[in-house]
Amino acid sequence: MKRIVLTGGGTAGHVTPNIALLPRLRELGYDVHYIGTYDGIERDLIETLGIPYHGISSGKLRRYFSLRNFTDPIRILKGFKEARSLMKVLNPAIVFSKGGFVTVPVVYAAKSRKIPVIIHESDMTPGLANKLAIRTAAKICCNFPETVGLLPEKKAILTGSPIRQELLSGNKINAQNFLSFTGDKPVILVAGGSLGAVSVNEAVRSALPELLKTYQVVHLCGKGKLDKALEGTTGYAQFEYIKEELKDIFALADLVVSRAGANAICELLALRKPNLLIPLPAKSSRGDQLLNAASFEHQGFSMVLNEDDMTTSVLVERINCLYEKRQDFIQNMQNSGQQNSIDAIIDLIEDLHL
Ligand SMILES: CC(=O)N[C@H]1[C@@H](OP(=O)(O)OP(=O)(O)OC[C@H]2O[C@@H](n3ccc(=O)[nH]c3=O)[C@H](O)[C@@H]2O)O[C@H](CO)[C@@H](O)[C@@H]1O
Repeated sequence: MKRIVLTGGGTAGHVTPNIALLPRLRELGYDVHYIGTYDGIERDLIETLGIPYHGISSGKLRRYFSLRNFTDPIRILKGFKEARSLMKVLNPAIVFSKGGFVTVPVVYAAKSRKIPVIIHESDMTPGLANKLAIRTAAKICCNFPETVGLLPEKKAILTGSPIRQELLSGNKINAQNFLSFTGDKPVILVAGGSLGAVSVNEAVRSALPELLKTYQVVHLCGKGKLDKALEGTTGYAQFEYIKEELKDIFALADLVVSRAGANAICELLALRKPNLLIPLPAKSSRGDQLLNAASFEHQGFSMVLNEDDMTTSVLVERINCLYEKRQDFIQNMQNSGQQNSIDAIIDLIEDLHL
């Protein structure tokens, strides 16, 4: 049996594209194993799917000062030793890495055992972990045309980002029942990225009295970020993180207000959901979401609101404007020619180890 190791973690954006590949990999008879951290979000997301999960120790590669910069190298070395022995025991035909810090020891361990590695970069500019992984990779898949020129010529391939196909077959009525929503007001889905976003949460919650006059709001607010005071508010439902019900909620949503994480925005495009993006600012990231959002705005798929300009009234005004213009955005997204990333990546996997 062909064995493949998938790896990726830290945030859901480094896991859901791997999940999207699972049905095709299973169909093709792959024995799929996953390597992630002992306690990251990937463990919960993958174990519930019945995939053998192997935890390794991981440290964060920071570009800023932290006391943990002194202990994390030890963890990374431990992770590397663990990854090496896993590679020996599992002996996969191939490794597919979606990025995140945990993947660095995994791809180096694979390379040291001459196991081919494919890495995938969702953002316009490669993240630190993927930058370190480039030299181990036989092929590097990317999501934005702009990224190809930033990568070694012979390795880069534009594949897009794999999207979980079940998201395309949600059922509105199931979502209405699940959320206790009615059919008489449009629905806004607010998604602050897989970990939530405090500033988006606060802005949306302060705009709620105004928004709930016209819309119903379902809010994915991130772990530990529920607001107890809002429990039981008619037309408002909040969750830390949603799994199976996401497809139905997407089907119900008329508009989406979202961070500009690369996978989230590709899903919005695939689902033709008119969206207002509030990218993570450069002060708290390498600025990748600003680039993602600008690209989508330029292509006519999204409206963008910069966090620094976000007040309660501006947020409400932009949402109303998006609702009025929603058909234009849907039309632009229908004309996008977004490619089927799952097929492209599966072909690469098959080619590389045959
Ligand atoms: C803070 C941070 O580092 N953000 C990065 C992270 O974002 P993040 O992890 O938020 O990643 P994305 O927005 O790209 O993807 C989030 C994924 O989680 C799913 N989801 C989310 C909420 C929920 O309740 N249920 C659910 O299933 C979404 O459908 C999507 O598939 O990785 C992205 C891809 O490298 C980057 O572009 C982001 O800049």
